[in-house]
Amino acid sequence: MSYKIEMKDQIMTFTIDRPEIRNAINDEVMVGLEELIKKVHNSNPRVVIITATGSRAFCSGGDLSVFHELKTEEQAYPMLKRMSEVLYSIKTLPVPVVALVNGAAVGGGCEIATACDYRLVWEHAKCGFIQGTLAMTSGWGGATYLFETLQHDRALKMLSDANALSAEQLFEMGWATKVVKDQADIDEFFQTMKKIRPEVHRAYKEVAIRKWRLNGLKDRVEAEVRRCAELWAKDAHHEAVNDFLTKPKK
Ligand SMILES: CC[C@@H](C(=O)O)C(=O)SCCNC(=O)CCNC(=O)[C@H](O)C(C)(C)COP(=O)(O)OP(=O)(O)OC[C@H]1O[C@@H](n2cnc3c(N)ncnc32)[C@H](O)[C@@H]1OP(=O)(O)O
Repeated sequence: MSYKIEMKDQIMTFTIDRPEIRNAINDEVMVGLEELIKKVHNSNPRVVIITATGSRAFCSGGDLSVFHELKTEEQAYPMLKRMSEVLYSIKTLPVPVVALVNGAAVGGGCEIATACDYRLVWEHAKCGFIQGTLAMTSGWGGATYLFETLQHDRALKMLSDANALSAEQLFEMGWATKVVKDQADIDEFFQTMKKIRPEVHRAYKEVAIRKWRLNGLKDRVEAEVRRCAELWAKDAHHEAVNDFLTKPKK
């Protein structure tokens, strides 16, 4: 199984469990995230955590060993669309969602973390929208969410530079909610959250969701997905993915 869903003390935790491939997203993890969304609506946790196994990676994005088989715009679009719907559902969950970024979050991994309400980033983790190095853009809605999260110039620069940034840099620019160095730092975040009743957290989340519904977030995500699918089909993208998959082993 590529993922785990656990509920403890009213906290529902989703753990991507593919450390050998740096927790890349395949079909099974997508199924797991869809299951998570249903469970949250049915069982009413206080808070949701998304994290991953190991300390090397939170998520390295889409599993390129699987997705490189998608060559055309028509082939790429359904995968991008499906995952964009998963992330939109996560973004609009009625409870706070925390990305516990245990290691690198790149490409689609950075999109998943950006779709969450809070990002607790371990001090060694490097994160970035590195899709530009693959001659394409984000395709799961992450750029749309980044422009909702950061000041315009910082979002545009993070996307266009296409490199991975340190936890300290991510905190300074406003992407990381908190840089964590041990379990006590994580516990402190949740203890503070617990002091306030869950219905208050939910009510503030409703305010954010109302804004996103009014400002057409869903349509903007769809436009991002369509544009990514166009770039996906270009030779430059396929060549860059091929270079990644055939790079010499370390
Ligand atoms: C598809 C959607 C699209 C989007 O909308 O955003 C994307 O997500 S595009 C995918 C973007 N991701 C990448 O380009 C992968 C980048 N990966 C890395 O930069 C690094 O792997 C890492 C995450 C920084 C971790 O580095 P490190 O700890 O040094 O591990 P390795 O690089 O040696 O990787 C170990 C192993 O895992 C394989 N791997 C890593 N990421 C992926 C991936 N996304 N898809 C498939 N395989 C991946 C890597 O090839 C190594 O394999 P082996 O050499 O066979 O051990």
